[in-house]
Amino acid sequence: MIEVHGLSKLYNGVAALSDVTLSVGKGEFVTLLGPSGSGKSTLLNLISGMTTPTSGTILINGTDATTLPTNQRGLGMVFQNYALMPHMTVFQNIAFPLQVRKVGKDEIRQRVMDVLKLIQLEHVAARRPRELSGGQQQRISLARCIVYNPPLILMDEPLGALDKKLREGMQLEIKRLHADLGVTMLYVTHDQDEALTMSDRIVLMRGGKIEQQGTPETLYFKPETVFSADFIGSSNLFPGKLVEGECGLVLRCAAGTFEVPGAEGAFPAGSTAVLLVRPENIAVETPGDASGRQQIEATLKDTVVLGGIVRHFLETPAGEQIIAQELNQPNRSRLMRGDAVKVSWRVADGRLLPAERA
Ligand SMILES: Nc1ncnc2c1ncn2[C@@H]1O[C@H](COP(=O)(O)OP(=O)(O)OP(=O)(O)O)[C@@H](O)[C@H]1O
Repeated sequence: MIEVHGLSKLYNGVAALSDVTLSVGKGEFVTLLGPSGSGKSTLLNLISGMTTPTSGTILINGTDATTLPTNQRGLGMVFQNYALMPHMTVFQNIAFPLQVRKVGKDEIRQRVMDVLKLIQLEHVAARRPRELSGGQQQRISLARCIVYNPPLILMDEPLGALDKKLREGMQLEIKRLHADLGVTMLYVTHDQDEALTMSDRIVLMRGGKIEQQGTPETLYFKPETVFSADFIGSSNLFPGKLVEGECGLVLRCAAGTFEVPGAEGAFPAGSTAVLLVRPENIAVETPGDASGRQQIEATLKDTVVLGGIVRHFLETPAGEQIIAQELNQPNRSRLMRGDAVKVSWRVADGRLLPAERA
């Protein structure tokens, strides 16, 4: 549906986007994720035609769209500010794109009522936007986009203005609409949870380039860089140097010398690297069978209960911070702040990453 090749955008000689190549398949839900200023909106605006590229090409549905005006690209757009017309009713707002396309009156009535039903807001058809909640307004702007059946929908932080609960409800609603309509979605967010919830594929951006792309599972379980590991989910990162141990390479870090999985090959002895261990893989107090585990001493600094999850914040004697996470169970042992504990993880649950580029 979208093929972007070598796309760059310079503003006053500074690259907002650098040589990005990306394809999005028909019916896919792809999310552009990244910190503020990483180029997500620039890439979306180039695809929508609201900005022109400095170099590179954009194909949409097989047609070269690089210089096509927005209204000829066959796409719909939804933004954070709902951009509804305040003097028109909900019905008139949704009907508007159909009137512009010269659709007949009876068909307009039918299609508007169909989408209102789809988003479960038939009862507000006669109201004006100011008489609706933020969540309802966002659903109407979504309805105004899907009513003319664009094969591709671009969304830029559409849920940014909503509170957490509404946002989570809308995430599921957008997902449901995507599945029901079979439309291709390109979605921008800086919220990793939103990206993990909604996407078939996440494109993680950094400094105007694609850092890594893949399914939510791939980005979470197989990050390729420290940046990816740090941006998606929370992580324990131990930087160190690889040295020869008794049975292969080990990582010498401030917190200790750790066995690492699969260090040979990609990481030669003498190189610097970072060991990633996710908090849910770190146990406070080693389970009975300690074989295959890496264990270190630490002091408990704090424990936070987040409903069904418990997070422990710990510190090693070298001053490194460690986060461990477990399920909140009634019979879990209660630890006190200041307790000296042993934390451990299965060597196989560690992931060795290249040291971060300067
Ligand atoms: N019209 C513009 N003129 C000059 N610089 C711009 C313009 N638009 C964007 N930039 C710069 O390009 C870079 C990428 O911006 P972009 O808006 O694409 O980032 P983003 O990832 O969408 O960020 P956010 O999450 O904050 O919206 C930033 O450094 C920004 O300052």
